[in-house]
Amino acid sequence: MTNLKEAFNNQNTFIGFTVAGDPSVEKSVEYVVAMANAGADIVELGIPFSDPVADGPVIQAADLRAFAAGITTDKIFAMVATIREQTDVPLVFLSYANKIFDYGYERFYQRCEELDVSGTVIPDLPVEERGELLSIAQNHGVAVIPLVAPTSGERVAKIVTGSQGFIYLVSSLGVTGMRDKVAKDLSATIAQIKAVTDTPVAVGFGIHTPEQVQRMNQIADGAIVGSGIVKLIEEHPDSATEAITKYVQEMKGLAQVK
Ligand SMILES: O=P(O)(O)OC[C@@H](O)[C@@H](O)c1c[nH]c2ccccc12
Repeated sequence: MTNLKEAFNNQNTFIGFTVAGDPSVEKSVEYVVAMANAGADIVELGIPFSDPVADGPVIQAADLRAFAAGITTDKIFAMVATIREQTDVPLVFLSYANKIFDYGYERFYQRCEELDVSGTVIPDLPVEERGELLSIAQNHGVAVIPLVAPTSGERVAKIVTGSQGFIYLVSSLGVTGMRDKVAKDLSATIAQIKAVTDTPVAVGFGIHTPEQVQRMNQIADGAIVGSGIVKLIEEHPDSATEAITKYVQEMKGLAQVK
């Protein structure tokens, strides 16, 4: 888990998301490694789900591609083992609660620990119901990354108290996907979080340009990009490595946007 905190010491902290197994296990491994090599500070790996209520069309389509190729949670862990032979980039899973529950909390977090998966983001896990999962994850040294929205209001303190790894600040309401404008003013919510914890805050939802990534690094501690990357896989399922590499380098400010 310490490696998550360290990832935020970098300049322009960038977290890249992709759906595990999209469009195949082999290609997905290649794309995660490409992100890491291009400078992503953390890679967030989505576990496909049949009913991804928080996801927009781009990620929904990626889930379907992964399912069509036969992805399962066991195959995802095997995939992570292969990734681990090629990079030690910090990894976190994005998973709906059901997938972890079905696999078994203990078995799931045991595998995460073995494969050096640093954290889990669970968008549909209410604070009131996270107790059991949280204690099992903590026993295995895996962070449960809380999600805060600009509408969390008075609940912010409760959500982020004792948080580990980082805090996922959802920039705006609705589902994942690229937007021209990201959020209204997030500064009040960020101040609320910072009043309670020094755990880094990364902003996600709708971010897809280097300017937005820089801006989020000014007002918070990092930026998360999902649909912008997944879209490249949609466009070139079997040959997205180059496009992903260039995209991540641009987001990190390591390459010029044409
Ligand atoms: O796709 P976007 O708008 O760039 O948002 C990040 C996002 O993809 C990733 O973090 C994510 C994918 N599925 C989610 C579900 C809930 C919260 C977050 C996510």
